[in-house]
Amino acid sequence: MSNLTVGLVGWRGMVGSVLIQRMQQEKDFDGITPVFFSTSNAGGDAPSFDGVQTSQLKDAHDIDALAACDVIITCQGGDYTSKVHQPLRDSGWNGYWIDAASTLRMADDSIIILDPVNRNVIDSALASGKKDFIGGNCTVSLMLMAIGELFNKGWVEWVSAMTYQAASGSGANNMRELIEGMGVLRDAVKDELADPASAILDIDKKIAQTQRADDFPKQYFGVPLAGSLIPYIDAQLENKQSREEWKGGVETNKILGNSAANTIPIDGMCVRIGAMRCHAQGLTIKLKKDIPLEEIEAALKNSGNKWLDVVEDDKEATMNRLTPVAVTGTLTVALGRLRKLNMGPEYLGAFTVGDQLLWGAAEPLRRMLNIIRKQNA
Ligand SMILES: NC(=O)C1=CN([C@@H]2O[C@H](COP(=O)(O)OP(=O)(O)OC[C@H]3O[C@@H](n4cnc5c(N)ncnc54)[C@H](OP(=O)(O)O)[C@@H]3O)[C@@H](O)[C@H]2O)C=CC1
Ligand SMILES: N[C@@H](CC(=O)OP(=O)(O)O)C(=O)O
Repeated sequence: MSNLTVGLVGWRGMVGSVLIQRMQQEKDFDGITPVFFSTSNAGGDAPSFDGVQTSQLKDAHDIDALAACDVIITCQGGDYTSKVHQPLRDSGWNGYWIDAASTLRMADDSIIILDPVNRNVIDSALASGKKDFIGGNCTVSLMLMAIGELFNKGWVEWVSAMTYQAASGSGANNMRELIEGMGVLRDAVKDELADPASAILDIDKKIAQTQRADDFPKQYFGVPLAGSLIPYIDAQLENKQSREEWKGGVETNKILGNSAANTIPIDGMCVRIGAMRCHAQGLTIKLKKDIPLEEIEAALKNSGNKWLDVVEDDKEATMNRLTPVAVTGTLTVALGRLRKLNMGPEYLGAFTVGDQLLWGAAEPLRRMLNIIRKQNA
C-alpha cells in the first residue's frame, strides 16, 4: 500500500481548517489520495488546492464510502464519532481511524496520540494491530508538550494544573462571543474613556452593569466571559471534578502508558479566560526528590523537543515570550517561571502557554497520518 486513500471529515470546521492548513504547509497531500466528506453538503464541491484535484463531497454517513478509505481523519466532533465509528467497524472496515473528539479516547482499543511524547506507545500499538488513534484533550497535550520530559525522566510524583483556557476550546461561536462582549464593554464607556478626567470607579460601575445586563453577549458561554472568567469547563462529575479536570489525570496517564499501579495523580482547576486560542497553565510539580533547577532546565532543553521554548525565569523574557499573544498561531510551546517553590525543594513551579488548535488539536492528527504513511510505504 503506497498511496493511502485518506477520508477527511470535519475539514471545514475550526479544528479541521487548521488541520488542512497544516497539511498544506507540510505537503501532506503529496502521496495520499484525499476524499472529502460532509455531513451537510454531500454532492457539493470539495475543496481543491495545489496538488488536490476538484472532486465532489461524499456523504459522511455513507458507511460504504467511508469503508473505501484506508485512513479516516475526523474533526467533526463526538456526536459524529458516536454515530459512525461502531457501524463502520461492524461493517468489517479495518482501516485507521484518527479522531480529534474525546469519545473514544479512554476506550481499551484506542491510543491517545502525542508522538513527541509517546511515540513508543504509538509504535507498539501499531505493531499490535491497533487502529483507533485519538488526539488528546488540548490542555493535556499542551501540558505534556511542555513538561513531558520530566515524566519521561521519572521525576514527577504529582502535578497540580491551574489552567487559563482560551475561548477557542469551546468553539468558533464562543470566540466570536468573546470579541463581541469586549466590543460591547468598550462601547458602553467610550465617552468616559475619551475624557481623561472621568472617574475610573464610574467607568467600572458602568462596565459591571453592562456585563450584568440581560442583553450582554452570553448565548454560547452561558455567562459573560469578556472582562470576567469562568472557573468551570465541560460537565460536572459526581466527584465534583469538572470533566476537563478529570481528563487531566486519566488522559495524561494513558498517553504516558502508565499502568494502574503507576498512575501519577494530576488534578487542578480548569478556568476559561478571555484569550483567543492559547491555553496557559500554572503548574505545581511535586518531584520525587530534590533535583537541582539547573538539571531540570538542562533536561528540558536537551529533550529533543524542538517546539519547546524554555523561557528563563526573568520578567522581561516572561512578558515577551510566555503569553498567548507571543505564542498564538505558532507550534512553539513556551515553558517558563521555572523555580523551586517555598513549600520545599521538591516543589517546582512552572507556567506554560501553547496554541490549543495546533498542538492541542490538529497537529497530532496530521503527524499520526504521516506515521501510518511511513509504516505503509
Ligand atoms: N475546538 C477545540 O478546541 C477542539 C475540538 N476538538 C474536537 O473537534 C471537534 C470539532 O471542533 P470544531 O472544529 O471547533 O467544530 P466546528 O463546529 O467548527 O466544526 C464542526 C463541523 O460543523 C459543521 N459546520 C456547520 N456550520 C459550519 C460553519 N459555518 N463553518 C464551518 N463548519 C460548519 C461542519 O461540518 P460539515 O462540513 O459536515 O457541515 C464542521 O466540520 C469538537 O467537537 C471536538 O470533538 C478537539 C480538540 C480541541
Ligand atoms: N474542552 C477543551 C476543548 C476540547 O475540545 O476538549 P476535548 O477535545 O477534550 O473535548 C476546552 O474547552 O478548552
